[in-house]
Amino acid sequence: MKINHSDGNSLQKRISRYLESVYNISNGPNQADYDAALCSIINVQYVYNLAAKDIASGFLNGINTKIVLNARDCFLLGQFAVFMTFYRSGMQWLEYALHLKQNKSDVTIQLEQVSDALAQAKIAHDKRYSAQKWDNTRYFRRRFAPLSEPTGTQKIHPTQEAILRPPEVHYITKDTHGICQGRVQPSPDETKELFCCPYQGHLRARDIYVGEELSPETHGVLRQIVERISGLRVPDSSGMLYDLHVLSHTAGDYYPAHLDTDEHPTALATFLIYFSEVSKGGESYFLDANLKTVPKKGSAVMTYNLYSCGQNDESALHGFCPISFGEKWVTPVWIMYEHQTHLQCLSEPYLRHEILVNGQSKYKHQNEHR
Ligand SMILES: O=C(O)CCC(=O)C(=O)O
Ligand SMILES: [Fe+2]
Repeated sequence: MKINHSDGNSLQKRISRYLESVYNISNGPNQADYDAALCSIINVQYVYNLAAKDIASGFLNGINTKIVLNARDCFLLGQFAVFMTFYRSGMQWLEYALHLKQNKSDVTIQLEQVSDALAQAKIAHDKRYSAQKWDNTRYFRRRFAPLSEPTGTQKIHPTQEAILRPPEVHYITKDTHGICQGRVQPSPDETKELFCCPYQGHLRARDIYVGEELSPETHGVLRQIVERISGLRVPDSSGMLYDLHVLSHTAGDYYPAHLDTDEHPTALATFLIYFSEVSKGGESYFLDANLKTVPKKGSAVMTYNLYSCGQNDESALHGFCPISFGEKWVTPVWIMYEHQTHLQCLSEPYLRHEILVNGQSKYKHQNEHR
């Protein structure tokens, strides 16, 4: 898909007008803005495992921001991290604030304030971790317990169910941070299940409305592209169950792992269209495939969320890594089960959909579960 940028200027003006209307910053930044910024920095630090001293010296995940933080900034970040119960990160920030005070004679904050906060952070940390090692597996097991089958699907015979139910998936062992940091890569077997499909379509930049419903013409173009590539049906804007929107995300934003079927239970597949590149971070990640996809303007990624019998496919678990620099513009298209009257509903559990690309069968999934 190609985006024609001849209308870039008017789009830019529209985006600015929209941002001004949403983020009325004439009286800002206010406390909520500061808190959101602190929260973003702590999250980015946590997921990418960054050292407080590097961020404070202006290095954020490999990018030189040229913004150097003073002792007071580090103190505020430390206090906020402790408030978020990220004690180790909080202690790092407070220790660095102390370092700036003692070694760089930074006068932006009182020494006692920093050392008191550090002592309190240490107490809170020890209290939290000294008692019994925290067992979070219970939380995750509940969070990712296999979802109940959607009503209306065929009842599976118990013995068949015992054989066919996939082995319990322990998402706790899935390393989101490792994927976001680029340490965890898909194995050759996982890679075999992925493929790219080039497609030339046209979408004019002026068609893209920001944060609003897409115009019927843009909707029509997107619909055509998605249908042509996937062989799945997207109704025209009047028949859509969910409006198409362009979403914008900025530094610090991220999306924790989720299944789209949590919110849209009959979203058979998701087609995610990227309208921008992100300077750093913001990749969509797919836990089961140990994969992250880098947003590229004019490209898209598609996953199935349901097996062909209508059951949830939990391997569709995904989210996006924190954006450490830049912006992300994206439109998710949820392809609903009820619109796919041309598809055969196969009653066999855990059978995946045949994947069609430009009308051609790419490969047929075996009835197996890794
Ligand atoms: O923007 C992304 O990479 C993921 C968005 C997403 O998962 C969603 O909108 O459901
Ligand atoms: Fe999603």
